[in-house]
Amino acid sequence: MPEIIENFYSPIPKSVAHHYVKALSAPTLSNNIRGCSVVYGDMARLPLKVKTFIEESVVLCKPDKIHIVDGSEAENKLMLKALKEAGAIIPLPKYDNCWLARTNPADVARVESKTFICTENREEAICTPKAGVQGSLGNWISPKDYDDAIMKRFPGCMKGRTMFVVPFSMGPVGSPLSKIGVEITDSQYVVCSMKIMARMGAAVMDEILNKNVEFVKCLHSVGTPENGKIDVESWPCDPERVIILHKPALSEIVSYGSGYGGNSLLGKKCFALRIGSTIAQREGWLAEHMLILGVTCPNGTKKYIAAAFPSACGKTNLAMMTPTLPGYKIECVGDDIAWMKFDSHGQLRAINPENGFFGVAPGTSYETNPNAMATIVKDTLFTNVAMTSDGGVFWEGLEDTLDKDTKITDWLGNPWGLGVSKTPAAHPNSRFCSPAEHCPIIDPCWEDSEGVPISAILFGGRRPQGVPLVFESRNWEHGVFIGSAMRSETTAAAEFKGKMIMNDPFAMRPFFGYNFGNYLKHWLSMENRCTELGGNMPKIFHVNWFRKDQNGQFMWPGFGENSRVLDWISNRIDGVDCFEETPIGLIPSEGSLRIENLKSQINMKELFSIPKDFWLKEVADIQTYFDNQVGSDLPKEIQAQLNDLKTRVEKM
Ligand SMILES: Nc1nc2c(ncn2[C@@H]2O[C@H](COP(=O)(O)OP(=O)(O)OP(=O)(O)O)[C@@H](O)[C@H]2O)c(=O)[nH]1
Ligand SMILES: O=C([O-])CC(=O)C(=O)O
Ligand SMILES: [Mn+2]
Repeated sequence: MPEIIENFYSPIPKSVAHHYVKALSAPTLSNNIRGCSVVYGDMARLPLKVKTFIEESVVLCKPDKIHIVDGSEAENKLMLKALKEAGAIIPLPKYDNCWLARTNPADVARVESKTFICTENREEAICTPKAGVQGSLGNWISPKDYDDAIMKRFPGCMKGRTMFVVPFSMGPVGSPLSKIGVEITDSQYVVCSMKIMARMGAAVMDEILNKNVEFVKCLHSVGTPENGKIDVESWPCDPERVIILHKPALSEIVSYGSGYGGNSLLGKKCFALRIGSTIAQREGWLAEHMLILGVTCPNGTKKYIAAAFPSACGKTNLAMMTPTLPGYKIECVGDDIAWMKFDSHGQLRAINPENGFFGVAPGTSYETNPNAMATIVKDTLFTNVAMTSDGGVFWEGLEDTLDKDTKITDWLGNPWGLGVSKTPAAHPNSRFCSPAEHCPIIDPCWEDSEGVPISAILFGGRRPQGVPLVFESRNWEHGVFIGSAMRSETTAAAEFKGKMIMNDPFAMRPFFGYNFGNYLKHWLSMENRCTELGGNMPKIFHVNWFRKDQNGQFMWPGFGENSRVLDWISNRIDGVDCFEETPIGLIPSEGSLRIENLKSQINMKELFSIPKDFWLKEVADIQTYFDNQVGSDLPKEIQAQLNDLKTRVEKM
């Protein structure tokens, strides 16, 4: 056992310290890369490609030490201990192995404006907006600016820090649908979060070694401000110079300046969606911002449904729903990302490439999502939630759980009083990061390597006006159009200020890895692919839990009551004649949506009304959006769908 390990974390259990050495017949002593010592793990055991990636990163970032992550429990304990000692996480003794991290208040969400796709030609990465219009479907960066951006930020950025090497698999290790990445990071918070969010460690390194598979290179540093002054010691970052870079041609991700969620856990949005969507386009499958759930009907039949809602619009809640309709059962496969591929029979199959949930905390409660509440009391890393004096967590939506003696500390670390404080206790984008296996309704097939069969795809968003609770697309092409025309009220999951209705096609606006026009062509091409294999296409629906009445109140109770909508969708998948044609699609025919025993009176007429003036404006807005943002990249089939919708609405 090389003694250098001792001076990093001591004492260290022998069994953990040298996982890689164990498998070696002749351990080498060259645990040193370009003058930087490896304090955990063994270089000699690493695949050459990983070694090269580490060497390049060491030369660039100049860390003091290197730690090759093995993913063991004991290693994780040491990491959490070190984070606690550094004041970066606070234990939550009310639960089992749960922790709270408070970020720098300037680092609380994804930064879409600083997120770039790098390709030779701009048109590969993004659509060409109309002259004078600012594009909103991703940002392009040239190869030269990409290199410059790295050279302005990374040289020496890990001085005084340890560089962690995290091998991880998106999808179960060894599954034909899975893909591998290696994230190099100087954040222990990232390592601990990646342990929850992805399969990571020695088993993945073995996979790279034994199968010589390619991996996505992910380089991440929390950075240090140019003036060298770190604002919040326990959460170093460099908000001024944050940048998130993707180079699909090299399967490479480079992220600087933020420690937060989608900016730093590079397996998630950067890999599974942005790089993932480019791989999917090449290989003929779909990488989507979608939950996956299983729904079992009272007669025992089970179907799987995937659903795309923009960030903070209800994916986790739907994926873990407790149905109010008797005899129904919902099981969760995933809450954020789906990788979907047609099998040899033309059946669309989906895997959840993740291993955990990075869920929005506010609004999560025993009433709205008891399954999430049961998931997060063990092995969970919370970020920016409030804390209670008895060592628990608190956020908006949990008011009922407080007793009067409990004192609250808000997400910034200040005392907070219910009904007294004017600011929220938890940051609106505060999150829980929990292992999926702790979810009481995790689907028995959630790790099946061939994926689960998908019968329907749902699109949805926050639409306070005009958009009915549910409607079905007329066919696949119409469904793809519905996805392309999705709009939603902005939320706290990104850096936007204030509420406005924003286009968010396929809930993927911040996550496209390539030109949205080509993405649409790819979606349209799925129908041929499926038919050639002899399969049936999944049906496409649009749902809206967020319609409001004149008093600004939600018209539909949502959450578990959404099982009523799933019941109707399930009947439609079975071909039951329970629909009525409207200009925008098929809605439930009178009496076919089960509303018996709802706690409050619902104005069904209002909930399903399709106001002509609203839809005329909607059609015009979509046309403007396509003209301004997509231009000549828009497939003619999608324009034809919009024309047809316009004609139908005008005839109303
Ligand atoms: N009114 C209403 N609110 C809902 C419903 N479902 C979810 N919400 C609220 O929407 C917010 C976000 O919900 P999530 O399920 O965490 O959203 P998400 O799509 O998983 O978000 P990301 O993790 O950012 O991708 C929470 O405040 C929920 O309480 C619903 O059916 N009705
Ligand atoms: O990426 C993140 O930080 C969290 C998330 O799931 C989203 O915003 O959709
Ligand atoms: Mn998400």
